[in-house]
Formats: sequence, C-alpha cells, structure tokens
Amino acid sequence: MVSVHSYANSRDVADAVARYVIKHQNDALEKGHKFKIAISGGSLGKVLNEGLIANKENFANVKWSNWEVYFSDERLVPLNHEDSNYGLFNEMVLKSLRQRSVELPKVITIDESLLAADGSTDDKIASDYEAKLPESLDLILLGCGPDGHTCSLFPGHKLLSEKRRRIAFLQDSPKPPPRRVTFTFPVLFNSKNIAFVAEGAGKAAVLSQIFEEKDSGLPCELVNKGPVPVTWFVNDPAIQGVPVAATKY
Ligand SMILES: O=C1O[C@H](COP(=O)(O)O)[C@@H](O)[C@H](O)[C@H]1O
Repeated sequence: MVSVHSYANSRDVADAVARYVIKHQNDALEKGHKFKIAISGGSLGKVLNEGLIANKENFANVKWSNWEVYFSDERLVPLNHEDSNYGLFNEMVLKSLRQRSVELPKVITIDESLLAADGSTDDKIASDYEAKLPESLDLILLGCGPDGHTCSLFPGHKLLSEKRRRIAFLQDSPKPPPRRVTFTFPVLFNSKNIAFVAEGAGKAAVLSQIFEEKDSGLPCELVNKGPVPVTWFVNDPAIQGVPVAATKY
C-alpha cells in the first residue's frame, strides 16, 4: 500500500515525518524491543533536525536511547568527511543531542578502519555492515533523487537485481562520490515500514514518472511496488501536476 501526504511548507512536512517516526517508535517499544530505524543522507538530515529536534513537542516524545540507527546507504569516505551520511546525521541530530545532554541512540556505522584509498576493501566493508544488520528494520526513511534513485540504488544499475546480498558495494555511483555501500531490495522488502521524503519543484518530474508511468523501472517505483507499506511525505511543489490523491498525516 502506498500513501502520499503533502504540505504547503517544509516545516509541516518535517513535523508530519517526525510524528510518523514517533508512532513507529512507540509501536516498537510497546512490543518490548528497541526501535530499529534506518535513515538516508541528502536532504533528509535537515528534515530530521527540523521535525525531531527543533520541534519541542516532538522532541519530548522521542526516546533516543531506545533507538538503533542504521544507514540505508553510506558513502565510502571517513565518517567525519562532508560526504558521509553518518557525518550528516551527526551534524544534524547527534550534535544537538550532545548539547542537550540527552542519552544518545546506538548508531551503527560502517567500520571506517576498513577503508582503503584504492577501494580494495569495499567488499569487506559491505560484508561487515551486512553482519551488523538486524533481521528486519522497523522503519526505513528514504530519499528520492531527481533521477529516481534511492539508497545508492541507481536507475538501470545491476544492483537493482541483487537478490542475495543485503548490503552491496558499488564503485560507479553516477552521483559523487562513486564508492558507496547500500541496502539492496532484500533489506528494503524485509522491513516493516518505509517512508520517502521528497521536497521541491525539482522532484516533480521524477515523481510524475514514479506515480504515472506503469513501468518506469525507477528504484523508487520498485520500492512502491514491493510488499512493504510505503508512505510518501512531500511538499506541494514536489507533486505539482502529479495525479495522486494526497492527504494529511
Ligand atoms: O546520494 C544520495 O541521495 C539520496 C537522495 O538525496 P536527496 O538529497 O535528493 O534527498 C539519498 O537518499 C541517499 O541517502 C544519498 O546517499
């Protein structure tokens, strides 16, 4: 099932994403286990900061110490590099938690001690991260690139048909940096919930393809067609002219 929630401004998108995350956090905690969430890089960092940190009501409802945070993809650079998805999460979320002396979530990163400048250990980094993944994630938060990529699964890339490995590596990402590790469809399709966040007029053309074309084959469309409930959080410019029935969350 795919649902779409749209808002005029970014603050309302961030608030809705945060309330949705907190709902799934509470569901997991009620079942007596840690909240296992995977997050993405790119524009999502700002949304998490605005919705979960800056919004006081939401902030009060997050049980950070009961979270286990994974990354749906990671760029193969040191964790303090400006391209690192962990680095972004650290900047946008963890730093604010430290400033407020909040007990931090458990954050599961790639093992940066395995990084080699020539890429010869990228396979090992992927296997190591795969071994750290739980069997199923409660929630995966995804972005949608203007080309329809999600995680580091790019249109037409051979990793779209990966069936065995749960974390794969690539050295030919069309978007820099080229070396990355990424969730594959086996992880996405074994999770309990997936949400996309996409904002801005620059996403309208690709959202049109994803929602209008029957078989665009775009990675985001493949996620929509999978077995997991998918919720999209967008702002109005991102779905301008896209024939979807959007509601409020
Ligand atoms: O390269 C990446 O891009 C996607 C989409 O980013 P966005 O800024 O267009 O939302 C992101 O989800 C992914 O984690 C990242 O590595």
